[in-house]
Amino acid sequence: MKQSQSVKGKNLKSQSQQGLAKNQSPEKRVKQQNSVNPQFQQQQLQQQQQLQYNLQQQQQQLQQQLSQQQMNPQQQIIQSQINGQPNPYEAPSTHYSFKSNNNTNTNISYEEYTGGESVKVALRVRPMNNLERSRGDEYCVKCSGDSIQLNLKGQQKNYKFNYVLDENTSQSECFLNCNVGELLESALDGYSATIFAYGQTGSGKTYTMAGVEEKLGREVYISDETEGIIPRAVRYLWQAMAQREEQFYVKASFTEIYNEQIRDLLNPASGILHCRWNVKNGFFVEDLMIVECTNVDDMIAVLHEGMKNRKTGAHELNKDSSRSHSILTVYLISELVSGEQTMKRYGKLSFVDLAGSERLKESKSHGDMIKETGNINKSLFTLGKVIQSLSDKKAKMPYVPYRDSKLTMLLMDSLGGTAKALMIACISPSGVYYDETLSTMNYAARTMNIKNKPVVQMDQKDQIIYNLQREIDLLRMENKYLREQLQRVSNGLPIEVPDFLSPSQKPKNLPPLTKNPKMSTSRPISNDGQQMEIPINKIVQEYQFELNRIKNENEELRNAREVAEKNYHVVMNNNNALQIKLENIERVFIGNPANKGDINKEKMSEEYMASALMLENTELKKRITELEQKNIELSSIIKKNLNGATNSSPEDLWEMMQIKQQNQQLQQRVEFLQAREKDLLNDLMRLQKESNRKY
Ligand SMILES: Nc1ncnc2c1ncn2[C@@H]1O[C@H](COP(=O)(O)OP(=O)(O)OP(=O)(O)O)[C@@H](O)[C@H]1O
Repeated sequence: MKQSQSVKGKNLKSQSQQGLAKNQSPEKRVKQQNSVNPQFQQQQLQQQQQLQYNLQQQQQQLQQQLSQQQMNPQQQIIQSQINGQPNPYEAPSTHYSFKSNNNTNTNISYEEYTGGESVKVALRVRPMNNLERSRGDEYCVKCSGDSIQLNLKGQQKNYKFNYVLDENTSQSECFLNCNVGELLESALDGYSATIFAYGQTGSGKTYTMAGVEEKLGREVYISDETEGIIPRAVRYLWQAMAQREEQFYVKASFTEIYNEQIRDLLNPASGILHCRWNVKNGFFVEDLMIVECTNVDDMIAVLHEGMKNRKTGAHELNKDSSRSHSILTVYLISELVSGEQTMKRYGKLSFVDLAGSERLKESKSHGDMIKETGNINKSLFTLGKVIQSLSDKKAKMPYVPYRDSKLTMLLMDSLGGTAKALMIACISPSGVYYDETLSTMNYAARTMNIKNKPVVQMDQKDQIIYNLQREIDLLRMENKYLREQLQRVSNGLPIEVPDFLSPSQKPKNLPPLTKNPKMSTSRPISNDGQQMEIPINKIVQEYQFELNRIKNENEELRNAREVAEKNYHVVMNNNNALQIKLENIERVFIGNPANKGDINKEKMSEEYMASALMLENTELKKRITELEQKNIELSSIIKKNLNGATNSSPEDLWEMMQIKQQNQQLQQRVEFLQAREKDLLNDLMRLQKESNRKY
């Protein structure tokens, strides 16, 4: 791979400059006209002055626009707050109402309050494959414009997406129809943009993102119509960079998440890498190889290398690539020199090929496989939870569990962050996969509700503050959630919920680098009553301080939750043991455990049991009377026999002995039955007492 060299763009004039040139031409024309008539000259002069005035006005407007464009978004937001103007990054609104700082009610919509741009979603149907055709699978989808109908056995479901691509859509049409070019232009303008493919195994994610996997992994890569979004994007980027004035530096990295472990696909020898957080980058992969690319071939080489290593790694780990998530990141750093000033922008493009979204129950679920599918699903499951929380329009400050998986930590900026995002949901048209397709469509439909707030990444200081602010917000939400969880778990359990909100530790109002109007009150007021600017270093310090405080709180809460969970398990185990004991007792004394919990049935069961016992009692009494009767008879026979014993034959004696033995046994039996009768009577009395107490 070649070493870094910048890619220089052609010196084309920007549109605004071209516009100015056009505006100047009439002025020049007027100057050049030199009439002899003084009246005409006077008219000309007036016209010229008017034109000059108009031009000055236009220039002023343009300069204002230009300086506004040069202000970074955070500064624009602050400026608009100072000027009492609407936030330039918020959408127009109609229906949400909240109290602003100056205590006046402002009617704005929730959309406006949260602002942002929806994540775009494309749904792509791949053609049926040979197996599906040979089985004669039924088609379960019908595309029409931006709508798609899912049909099976009379059931119908209709969906609308930003883009719907049927099975006849070629790779180039996919690139064009999903407006990938627009996203790439945004990345060149300094935005972060993410394209991610979602869907069950074999639904066409890799084909859509990269192309035919086998071709990309070959030693010699030959470009053809089957190539996917990434190689097309690479070519597009270099063409677009050549058209721009700025100087671009392009870098790339390629990572894989498998089993919740991150690997570097450009440097597999580095082993398992860690996901870290810092103020400069937010979440990032530590020690990741980032390669500088100077031309299309370098970039294609990165793609090829990554795909090859993904395959080799898969072989060594006894898996296939469909069980891992891969992220190719392209960093686009641009520099525009204007006079003495250099404007830097940090655009970023992420191409994400997710693991197959099939559910755990369909995976082989034993041994390591459970851990693996669990972890793959942990990332996808967490992604689902993140999408669910972010798309919940009712929740104003939802807890978004980004930190629960590596994938969501690394995609944090693309979902609900400052990036622009496109999701391509891939499906098979076969009715055999109806359930998976339905699940993918629901997932995709939910994703369309997510709003991002794209921001141009210009000044690294702003990025630092943004990262700090986002981390603080996330941790605050997480802490609130943890505290609620703890409170719930601790109900009835001896768990101490840490008291973080003692007066000295109340969350601080941070300086206003956010659209959140609640925060702008913390700006200091100068003697003349104006709100003062706070030095950036001081702001960073305050944010860092608050972040550390919340992090400590988070750690303590997590520890407390761990203790609570352990206690909870102990209590649950005890509960289970007690439950089993109770069921056994009930089985003996109350009857059928199925009646448990139903008061009527329990009462009936007890009454039934009592009458059954009484019946048994009567039976026993009858039996005892019979036995006693028999006993008396036997005793008289014995007596009679004993009286005439002198004449008795040996047989008579033998019979007599036998009868005596029987008599003894009967006496024992009577004693036993009498004892049993006593027990039963006791039971009966206890039951009756219990029954009286209960009802
Ligand atoms: N739109 C399409 N047109 C033609 N062939 C396609 C299309 N989509 C997918 N295929 C083919 O279907 C097969 C499976 O596609 P692919 O490997 O992209 O699926 P996947 O979703 O990435 O699966 P996995 O999750 O296992 O990685 C491949 O042979 C691919 O070439």
